[in-house]
Amino acid sequence: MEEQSKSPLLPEAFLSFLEENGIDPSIYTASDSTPRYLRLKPRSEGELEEIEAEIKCKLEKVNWLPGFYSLPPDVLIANSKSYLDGKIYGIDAASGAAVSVLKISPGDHVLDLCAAPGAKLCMMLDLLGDSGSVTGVDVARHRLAACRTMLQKYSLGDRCRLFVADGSAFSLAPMRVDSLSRSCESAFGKNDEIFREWTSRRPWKERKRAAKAREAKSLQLVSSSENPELIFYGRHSGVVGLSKNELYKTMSDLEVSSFGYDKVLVDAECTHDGSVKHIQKFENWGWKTLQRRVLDAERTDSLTVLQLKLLRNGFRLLKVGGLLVYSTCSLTVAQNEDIVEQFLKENASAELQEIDEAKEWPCKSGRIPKTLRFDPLTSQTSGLFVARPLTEYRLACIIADKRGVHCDAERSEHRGAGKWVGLVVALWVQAVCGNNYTFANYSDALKSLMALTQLQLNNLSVAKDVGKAFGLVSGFASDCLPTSVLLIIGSLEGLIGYGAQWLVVSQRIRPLPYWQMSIFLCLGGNSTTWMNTAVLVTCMRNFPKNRGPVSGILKAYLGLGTAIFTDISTALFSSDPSSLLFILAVVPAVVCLIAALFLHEAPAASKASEFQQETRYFHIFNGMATALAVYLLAFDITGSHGQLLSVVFAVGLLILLATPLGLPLYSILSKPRSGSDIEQPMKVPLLVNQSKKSNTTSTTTTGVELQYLERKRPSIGEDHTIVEMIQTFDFWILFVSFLCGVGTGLCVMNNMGQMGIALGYSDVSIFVSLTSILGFFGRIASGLLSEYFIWKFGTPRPLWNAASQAIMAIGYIIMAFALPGSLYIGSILVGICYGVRLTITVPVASELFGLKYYGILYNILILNLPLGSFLFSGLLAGYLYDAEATAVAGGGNTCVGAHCYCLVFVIMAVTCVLGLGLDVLLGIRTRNVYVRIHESKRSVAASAPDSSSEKC
Ligand SMILES: C[S@@+](CC[C@H](N)C(=O)[O-])C[C@H]1O[C@@H](n2cnc3c(N)ncnc32)[C@H](O)[C@@H]1O
Repeated sequence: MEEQSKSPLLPEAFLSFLEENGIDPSIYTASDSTPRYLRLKPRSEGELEEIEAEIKCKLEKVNWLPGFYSLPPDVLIANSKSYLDGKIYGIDAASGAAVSVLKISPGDHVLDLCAAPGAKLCMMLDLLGDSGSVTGVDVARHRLAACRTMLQKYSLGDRCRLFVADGSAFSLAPMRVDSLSRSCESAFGKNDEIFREWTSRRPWKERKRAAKAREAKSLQLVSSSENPELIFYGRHSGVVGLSKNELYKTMSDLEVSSFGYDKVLVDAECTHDGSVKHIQKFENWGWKTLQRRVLDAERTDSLTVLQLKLLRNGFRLLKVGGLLVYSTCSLTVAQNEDIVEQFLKENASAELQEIDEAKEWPCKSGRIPKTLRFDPLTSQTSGLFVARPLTEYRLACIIADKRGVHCDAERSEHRGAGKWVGLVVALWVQAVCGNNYTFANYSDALKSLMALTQLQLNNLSVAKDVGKAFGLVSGFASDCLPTSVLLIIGSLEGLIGYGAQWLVVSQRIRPLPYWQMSIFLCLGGNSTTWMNTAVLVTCMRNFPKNRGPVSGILKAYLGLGTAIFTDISTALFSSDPSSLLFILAVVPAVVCLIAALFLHEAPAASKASEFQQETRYFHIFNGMATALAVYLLAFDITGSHGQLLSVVFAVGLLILLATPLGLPLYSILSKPRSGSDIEQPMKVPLLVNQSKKSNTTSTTTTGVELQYLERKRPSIGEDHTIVEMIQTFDFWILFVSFLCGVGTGLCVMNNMGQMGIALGYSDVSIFVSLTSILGFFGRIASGLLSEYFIWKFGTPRPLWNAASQAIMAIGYIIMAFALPGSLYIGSILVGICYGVRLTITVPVASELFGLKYYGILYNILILNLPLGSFLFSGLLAGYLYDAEATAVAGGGNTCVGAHCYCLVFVIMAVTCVLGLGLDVLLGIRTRNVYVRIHESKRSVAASAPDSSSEKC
């Protein structure tokens, strides 16, 4: 029921309290003339006349606050049909002003830290539209339950979560689609309890459990040490489909800067002395209680401590560039300006922002500039009319803008630089992973030392690739272990695997039995899966909006690695296989240990300008990598070099490898951006649809507890667990087409030594280098071009794989006929296409099946390397070559002539045509995913400050 306004006689103690705070007592006696306010539900404006007829009163538009109307204080509307139907809200205009300065726009993730009973929360949700989320937190369960009822009445809960929690300790992230929470178990999607759509209809067991829990909590308030209790979540709040672990994952301060809330309201608990209605109630409660409830210094002291804590925590959860509003319904300086002043002293990165729109508002400035005070006399704002009245005069309405100026800007610049240092060491790790493709450079030494047939030698090379089959272990570990541990494991394994081969080839030990040698080759192969996984997963997560370029540059260095090792070995050790094996064992171990120190997960770009800067940096990295590739190529095609020139070459190579470090160094040394050009964060995630979506209808509910159910199958483009992924047709298309491409490519690379001999070349190092270097260009170009074409036309990325298969087929046909120079043409085409295949498949897998369990998903696809190597190199080429070869004295066999590999090439060309068909099919099936990514990229570009200059 509404209460009639009264003009109380104020007690002496209260009058002196008002005087101390410089407050005019007449505000408490002038309330009879103070109007009431209501807000119309958006799109109800058309029904204004109807509403006026129902409440029998003309509503006056509040010109300074959209959607708000005033009405005389004595009009009763709580029983009107419009109110009961949820077309109007009772909310004071000053409260509305506090929300409006938050500038909520669609896509924002908003935190309301003292949310109950929820008048402002409802306004936030109305402003939010159909993207983003609002998280309401309140310590009082019963008040928050009322808030939930209000959400249901106004049908506003869809994007809302409500937590009973202490706002000064609350630490949960908003449910952003690109925030990555991981758990080893959930990758398999098995033992997760998954939040299903919220409903009050709970099983009997659960109701009993909830009742018990309530009984155990004799107090209605939660303590700060308790876990937040989720009492409501909407269909699109980001909760449906999550596991409990994922929901309750707290944010580190570093994560907050990117994944924190865009807007935070701290509508702090206070003495309510600014509420006329509240003060009037003391006429009934007895003025004596006013002393205890309002005037008591002790209460005020503990409140101010709480207010400061709430403000600190609200600010902590705000992302860089976000906005925070602090407001109270107290008139005292202690609870307003003093709190803000204290807070600003502690937080150099917080800055009060001018509230420009307030120039037109009926309010005064607070005691410190850029704060606002609404008081009844000035603003004519007044109390609410709902059953749970909380008349609020927002007396200090303060915006803190977490803008990254001064020290924060520098910190974020340095953090950004750290991410780029991480990328540079990742490039080095990828280059040393090239050790896995150098088998042809020392396979002859192994063959003769161990007296092997070609089939045995080929199977030894398969053993190296079988090591990659255990990449699943590293993929699984990547979801639980930090990047550094993965790198250390990889470095140790590589040291052992290649170290043993070095001992044999350098004849420091006698040749090991075949099976033992196979194990060491297997270890060497497996070591690269740890390195690859660590690097790829971390970098894809650090640069999720540049997946093509990141995959391109990483795979490009991987390709160059073979040439780097080969050329260094040629320049410094005259292609001595034992020296090559020594550096293959030691250098990767050292590089991985360095990377373990510098490569970590870091927040992804969250602003359009950061995204553009990322793209620029990738272009520069690509330029540097190209210079490196040209340098290696020049060394390869200039024939033999003297000792001095070789040493100069090696030094130049090291310098070129170190050059990318200049970019992060530059970003550290260059001046941080001024605070004035701060822009809003990007609103559009790269994969708009990677969040879970439910396809069932909503239920109107009033219950309290949660329910769990089996997670619904994600659609393509969303995060998949392993089980979910392997149940999709698209996965198998990608898997088989990948097998066709990499399997045949590996066959050529593994057999290059014998293919060269068959065609009359005694030294195949030029072909190995050509494959590697041209592969480099295939990787860089396909990463960039595929990204560009998605941005420009929404071209499905798998079509690039289709193109590579077509070219590969042509290359194999040319090699089958052994035309003059065919090995040159073949190694170039195979190099390029193998590079494209590797580079494109990495982002495709993440775009179709998500980044959440990417380590494992990637390693499942990578199973194709050993499988392809076994099928095409071990079986196909091995058998067909041995069938054509003749035995040589002392064991082994050899084959010279075009016929040795002719049939092998023909079969591989047919395989590539099959792969081509599969890739086209995948491109067609996934075109909608790429249209969405295309639209998202265009929106990001449009939101950038210099969007006039169109950039990918
Ligand atoms: C001024 S009211 C909020 C009004 C609300 N924003 C609205 O517009 O309806 C203050 C709220 O803070 C809550 N509160 C008090 N201490 C809290 C704490 N430590 N954490 C979270 N909420 C708290 C109270 O339960 C109360 O509901």
